Amino acid sequence: MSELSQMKCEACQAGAPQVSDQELGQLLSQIPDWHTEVRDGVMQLERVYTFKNFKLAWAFANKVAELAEAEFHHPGILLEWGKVTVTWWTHAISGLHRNDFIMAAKTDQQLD
Ligand SMILES: C[C@H](O)[C@H](O)[C@H]1CNC2=NC(N)=NC(=O)C2=N1
Repeated sequence: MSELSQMKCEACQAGAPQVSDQELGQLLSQIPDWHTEVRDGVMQLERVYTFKNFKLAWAFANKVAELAEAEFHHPGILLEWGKVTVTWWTHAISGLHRNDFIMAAKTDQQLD
């Protein structure tokens, strides 16, 4: 269980700094199953989870949605048959904040 998953998101508003290149490397090393994507110039964290069927994927997606609401930090969630793609980034800063890495680690915990 990574220490990131034990952390709480901090309030983040426009103007907060995005993670630096050095922080990015250090934080990514703590969530090895995740990768970065850049969409419309916005860097995001992404992981694809696979399941035996739609119902299991749906149940996982629901747990991620509950987690997001509890932390008031929300991902993109694509629900497909046997697959859930979760994408984290911080809308307010159009990029990656430490919160996104915390939430990625907490997302992995929803598999347990
Ligand atoms: C109004 C604004 O959307 C809210 O303050 C919260 C809600 N959830 C959020 N989720 C994410 N990923 N980024 C945000 O900037 C964000 N802001």
